[in-house]
Amino acid sequence: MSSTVADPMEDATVPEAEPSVAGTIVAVDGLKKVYRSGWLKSGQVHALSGVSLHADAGQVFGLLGPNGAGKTTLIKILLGVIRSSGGSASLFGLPAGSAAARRRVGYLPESLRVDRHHTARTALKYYGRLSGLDAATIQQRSDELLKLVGLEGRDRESVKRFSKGMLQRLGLAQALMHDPDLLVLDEPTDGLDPVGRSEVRRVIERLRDSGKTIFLNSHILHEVELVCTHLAIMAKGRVLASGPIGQLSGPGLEVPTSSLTIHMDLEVERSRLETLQSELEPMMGADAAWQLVRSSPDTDRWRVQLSCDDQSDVDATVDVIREHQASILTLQPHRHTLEDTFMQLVRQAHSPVEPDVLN
Ligand SMILES: Nc1ncnc2c1ncn2[C@@H]1O[C@H](COP(=O)(O)OP(=O)(O)OP(=O)(O)O)[C@@H](O)[C@H]1O
Repeated sequence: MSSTVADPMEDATVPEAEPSVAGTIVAVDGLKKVYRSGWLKSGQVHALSGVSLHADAGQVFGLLGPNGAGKTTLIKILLGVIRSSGGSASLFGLPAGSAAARRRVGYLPESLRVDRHHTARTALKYYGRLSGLDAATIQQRSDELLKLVGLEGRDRESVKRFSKGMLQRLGLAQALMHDPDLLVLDEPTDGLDPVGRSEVRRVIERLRDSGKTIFLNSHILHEVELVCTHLAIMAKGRVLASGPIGQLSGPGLEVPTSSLTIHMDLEVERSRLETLQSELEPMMGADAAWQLVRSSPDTDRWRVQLSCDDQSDVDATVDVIREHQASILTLQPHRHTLEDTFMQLVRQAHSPVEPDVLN
C-alpha cells in the first residue's frame, strides 16, 4: 500500500514581484571597510578592499566565500548597520543604510531570535506592526506567507516546538511581511539539517521563480549553485570572480566555469603521430599536454589532456583522432564545476588554504 504525504508547500502561490522594480538594485563600487582595534596600524583589519558588484532586479545574487571573506561586513554596510571606510554602496539608487532604502528591504539575519512565547501567527503580527502595517494587511500577508513557507496549519503552535528549519522559514516570512523589493538573507541555511536546508531552499526557489530580487551570502557552495542566478566569489575582502552562474569571469580565473577537460589514452602509429599532433594542437587549449606512456616497435601509447568548450568540440577531436587511425583506449571527460573554480580562486587568495574554508 502506498501513501502520499501532503506537502504543505506544494500549492503555495507567490505573488508576482512589483513590476515597477527594475534595473540595478544593489550597486557596490570600490567599497572598503577597515576595522580598527586600538590606535596601532597593526590592529587594523581590512575586511573589504575595494569591492565592486551589481545585482539587478529579479536576480538571486549570491555572495560566496570562505570564513572571513567579508560577506557579512558587506551585508552590514548595505543594511546601514555599519559605515564603510570608502567607496560607495546603494540600494535602488538610494544610499545604502538610508531610511528610504531600508524601508524597501526585508532582512533575515543569520540567527533570528523569535521570543519563545510566540506562535508563528503572533510573531508575524508583531513584525507586521513593527513595519507599520494595519491589522487587515497583517492578517492577509500572514495567511499568504504562512502558506508560502509551509507553516500553514502549524501557525497556532508555540515556536518553542519548532525545528530550526521551521524557525528559519518563519524568519523568511517575517522578512517578507512588508512586501520588500529586496530580500537580504545572511547564511539562510547555515546550521540546518538536510531536510531543513531543502525546505528553506525551496522557499527561496519559489521567490526566485516569482521574480523577487534576493541578495544572500553563504559559504555553502552547493546551496549557492542550486538557488542563485548570479554570483560573486569573495576571499580576503576582494571579489575574485562574478557573473551569471556558469559564466563567471574575473582577473584570476584560469578556466571558464563551463568548460570540459578530456583525458584520453591513445595508441598511435609512430609515422602518423606528427600530423595528428599538428592537427590537434590548435584544438587543444592552453593547458593541453601529451605524455608518452609506452613505446612498442611501431606504435606509441600517449596520455593526452585537452580542453574543450562543449560536446561538439569533443566530437570533432575524436573525429580527427580516428581519421589518423589512432585508437582511443580510454576517454574521460571532466566538466569544470563551480567547486573547481571556487577552489582555484580561494587557493590563489589564501596560500596555503586553511583546511576548513569549505564546509
Ligand atoms: N567588528 C569587527 N572588528 C574587527 N574585525 C572584524 C569585525 N567584524 C569582522 N571582522 C573581521 O573582518 C573580516 C571579515 O569578516 P566578515 O564577518 O565580514 O567575514 P565573512 O565572510 O562574513 O565570514 P563568516 O563566513 O565567517 O561569517 C574577518 O577577518 C573578521 O575577523
